[in-house]
Amino acid sequence: KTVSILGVAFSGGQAKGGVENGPQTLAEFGLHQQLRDLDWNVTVDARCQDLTHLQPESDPDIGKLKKPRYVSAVCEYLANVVEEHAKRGELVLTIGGDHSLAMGTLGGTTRAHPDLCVIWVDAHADINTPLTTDSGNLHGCPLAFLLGLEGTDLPEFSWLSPCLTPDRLVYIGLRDVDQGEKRILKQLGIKAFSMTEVDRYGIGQVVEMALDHVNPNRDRPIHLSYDVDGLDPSVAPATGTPVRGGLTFREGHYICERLHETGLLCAMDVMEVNPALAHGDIHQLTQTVAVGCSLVRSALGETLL
Ligand SMILES: N[C@@H](CCCCC(O)O)C(=O)O
Ligand SMILES: [Mn+2]
Ligand SMILES: [Mn+2]
Ligand SMILES: [Mn+2]
Repeated sequence: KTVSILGVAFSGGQAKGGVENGPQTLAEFGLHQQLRDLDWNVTVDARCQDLTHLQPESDPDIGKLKKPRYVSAVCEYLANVVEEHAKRGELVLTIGGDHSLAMGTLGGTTRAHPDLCVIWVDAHADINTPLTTDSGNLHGCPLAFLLGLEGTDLPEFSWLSPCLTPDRLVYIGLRDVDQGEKRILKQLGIKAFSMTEVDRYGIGQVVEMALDHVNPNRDRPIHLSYDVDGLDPSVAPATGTPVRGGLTFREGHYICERLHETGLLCAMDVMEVNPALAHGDIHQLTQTVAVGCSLVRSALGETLL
């Protein structure tokens, strides 16, 4: 079994510098060897490491959207690389980088696995459209583009055709959803297990219900898109948009352990690790990097016993 690791040093979907160093820090922490120790054949594809050459000379806002052409170019390139690895039957592990990259990862995996389902672990819904976004940060919008929602048919994103349907998406960990996003979730009937449901039912039940919703016969490939801010800031402090009241260390890992057990994982994204936001506290930095690596290990088969 082969896992291809794509480090994407990219921060264009949001405004805080440092998230582009996510891939480097997880690699330096020893992630690649850790996966080899779990009997994975690890290939590291460096083609996405530094895509700054894709940044256009000028990239004026489109409406409120910031750096739209840069984000689009990076995601288009990433989608092609992800598609290549996914079509070889490899598990594609993308280390970000901000969550706008999911337009690239899911853009690529859906070409290889058109019947896949998505488990999105995040404090945020990341489903703002160009019309609903307030920040203009594209890391808050990837799912709107992947679902082809109103206003996302921009010529600058013409390479990305809608590749996801609402019934194939389920959230775990939501607790900071914008008004416009709440309307979209309701209108589209998208299943979301917020932190309220996690507390009400417990993470074990939540993951079963999530799988029952998007993968009732347990026969669809699963793309796990993990924003580390889904975890509580006490667990993963070095991230750009922390929100209190998140998943515990164990809840965060249980999701990965359970998804490994399905044997259906085809891709995992680990997004929004920002080493620069450790507030100069080396413990906060290593804590966040360490949890990123351990989430991956759990999703790739590491067990407690
Ligand atoms: N919903 C906010 C925050 C998005 C956070 C993106 C990522 O960290 O999940 C926005 O649209 O700017
Ligand atoms: Mn988030
Ligand atoms: Mn709890
Ligand atoms: Mn996110």
